[in-house]
Amino acid sequence: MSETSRAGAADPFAVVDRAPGSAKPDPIIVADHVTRSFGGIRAVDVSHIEFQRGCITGLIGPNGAGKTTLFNLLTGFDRADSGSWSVDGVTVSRMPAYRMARSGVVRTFQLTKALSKLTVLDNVRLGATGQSGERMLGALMPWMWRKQEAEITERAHAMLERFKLETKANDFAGSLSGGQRKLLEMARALMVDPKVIMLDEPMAGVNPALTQSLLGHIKSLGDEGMTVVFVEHDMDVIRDVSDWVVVMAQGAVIAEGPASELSSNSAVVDAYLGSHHDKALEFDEHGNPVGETAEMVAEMENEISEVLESGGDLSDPAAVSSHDRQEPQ
Ligand SMILES: Nc1ncnc2c1ncn2[C@@H]1O[C@H](COP(=O)(O)OP(=O)(O)OP(=O)(O)O)[C@@H](O)[C@H]1O
Repeated sequence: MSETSRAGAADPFAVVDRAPGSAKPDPIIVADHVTRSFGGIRAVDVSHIEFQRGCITGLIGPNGAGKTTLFNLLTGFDRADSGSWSVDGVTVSRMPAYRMARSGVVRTFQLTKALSKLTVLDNVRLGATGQSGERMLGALMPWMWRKQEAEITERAHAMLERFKLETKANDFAGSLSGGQRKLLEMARALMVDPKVIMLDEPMAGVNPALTQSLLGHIKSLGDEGMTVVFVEHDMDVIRDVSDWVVVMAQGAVIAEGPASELSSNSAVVDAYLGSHHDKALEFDEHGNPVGETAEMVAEMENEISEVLESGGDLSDPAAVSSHDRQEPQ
């Protein structure tokens, strides 16, 4: 999305700083000072982040960078140690997941959570908001409940049509392939008619036959104006789908920008190839690398570009470079 947005309007990111935590013209989620530690590990330490409404944001970073933990916090599946965040200007920090869903923010999981002993249709129906709360009401007014049930079932069938799972409606979810379960998760998440959908590695474990279909569904969500945030390691996918990319490392946001600009971002290079810095680095008085350091930076940038161009996986620094890495002396 270089010059125009999905809806054909001017690119909302044209004026956005290529910097961590940069302000967006129309943010739907804004988070401040979000931290979460596990024992001595600071898994998330994000001072500020904004997600632009109606756009597809890719979240990347090396393994253990804190991407999944940030998803868990923002969607109410884990509790932050500190911090606050809002959706559409309404503070939602510390809401449990079901209330986050009602506030319009839903997520899918890296490892799918379909209930394998329930049918595909029932899994999707379960995604509908308010089911459990309204059951009590339903016990008092069964005719109202039945009406709601019928509506939910109708919507669930429509969702299964959309994701081409209708023929599987009465099969157990446990019989679906990995890719079909990812589709089922998306269908279920969409039952609450969310404003924001957060997808944690939607392509992981999906066979090539379904990859294009999943990609198409993600793009369609963006085209329909939904805000999509997704974690992905495959740079081909990131480049193909994302309007904007946020890079995390060691719990923090270290870079933001369009996918095309990331390979020349030194913070990103650093994050993925940190062990190069076991060497003594030399800089001139303006902070520019000189001598061997300059050569090393140029080499690293080439390596990153090569990996990006070949659609490689940047989650594993070893995949990027092996010949020039030194163990600490
Ligand atoms: N429940 C937990 N208990 C202990 N440590 C955890 C827990 N969840 C995450 N961590 C740690 O927090 C850090 C961030 O993990 P997280 O899964 O958020 O990273 P990630 O960027 O999603 O990684 P990946 O790309 O491998 O999925 C890691 O060091 C991880 O080991």
